[in-house]
Amino acid sequence: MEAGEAKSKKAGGPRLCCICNQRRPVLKRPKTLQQICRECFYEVFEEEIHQVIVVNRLFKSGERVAIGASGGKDSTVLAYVLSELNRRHSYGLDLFLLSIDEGITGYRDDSLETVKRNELQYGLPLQILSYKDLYGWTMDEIVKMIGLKNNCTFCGVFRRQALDRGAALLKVDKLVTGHNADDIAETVLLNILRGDIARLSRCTSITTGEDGPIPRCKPFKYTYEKEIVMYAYFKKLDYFSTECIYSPNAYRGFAREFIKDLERLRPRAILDIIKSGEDFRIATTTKMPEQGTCERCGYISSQKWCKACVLLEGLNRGLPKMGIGRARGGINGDHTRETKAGSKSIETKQCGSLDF
Ligand SMILES: Nc1ncnc2c1ncn2[C@@H]1O[C@H](COP(=O)(O)OP(=O)(O)OP(=O)(O)O)[C@@H](O)[C@H]1O
Repeated sequence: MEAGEAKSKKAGGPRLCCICNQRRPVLKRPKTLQQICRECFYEVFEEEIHQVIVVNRLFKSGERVAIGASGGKDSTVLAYVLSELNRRHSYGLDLFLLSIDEGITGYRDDSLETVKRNELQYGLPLQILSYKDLYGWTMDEIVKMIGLKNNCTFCGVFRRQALDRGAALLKVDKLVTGHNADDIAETVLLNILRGDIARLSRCTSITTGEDGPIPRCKPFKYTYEKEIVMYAYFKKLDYFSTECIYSPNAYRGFAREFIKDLERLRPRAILDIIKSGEDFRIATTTKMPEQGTCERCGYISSQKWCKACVLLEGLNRGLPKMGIGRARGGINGDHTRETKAGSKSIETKQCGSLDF
């Protein structure tokens, strides 16, 4: 027991925040179970993110950085905290909001309204790109054609590329996303469950895509989802909290619930799963996919055509299942360069991509 806490208990006084020993605690910190006051919570929450940014050298002064902004809690808190830290610690970054409109009526149209308000609230310029403009299809139209079963594959592949295209348009040096510690632990587990060694080896990296068009960073890699929600709640941030109407995702949902159960028993479990993923090493004899460019659109790809082009071709030819499943025959034919370790195509990849 801390000295201040002991004193206040002995004196029969109220319990005090176990960090400052001055104010009344208003919350139990999910990561450490400490009883702390609101001011100390803000301080530790923001300071931990600042340390992650500094220790991992995520940014250089003068860089232009796009924040992938969906209007949800994670990216809204990221936009808020990053602009605060940028000012407070003089990072010297030029920040932008980048939103992808997947064309999901009743979901993304509403969340984009939130991002438009965030643009004004945080004073960050906003760029919106839509699937309709980029690919000629909205997700509503895609779901009408293919149904609910594989729609997350289309959405995830298109979003990944759309974010890169938006980043290129904004001429930014980096793209940051709101993926949090729970998301990463969940992805480590899913990659283990699928035996996807290639993705397992890279899903815990805080920066990815350094060899691609634009590096992506995850400043919330060690930030717990529960703390993000608490921070947004106490700070009264304006965010959109509805789940996507097209994403049932039973398998990912199961992994998510499993992690939440573990967290209830031992909060450190999330960090330990991430650590297991980080310490995982692939044997040097394992052949990994060779990175090249798509013959059709020039986007980064380990096959003849990138996944977005294959999926799009299927949609346009009225054969939407063409790009779903293992890439054998078809457009990428035998030219597919698969890893010996069994890196699968993205047939089973679901919303909240396994590649960050
Ligand atoms: N439509 C989008 N436009 C821009 N960025 C997006 C979009 N969808 C997702 N992202 C980025 O990818 C991150 C992870 O997305 P995911 O769909 O897993 O959302 P999430 O965990 O619900 O996050 P959020 O609360 O920010 O919506 C988001 O935090 C955001 O940075």
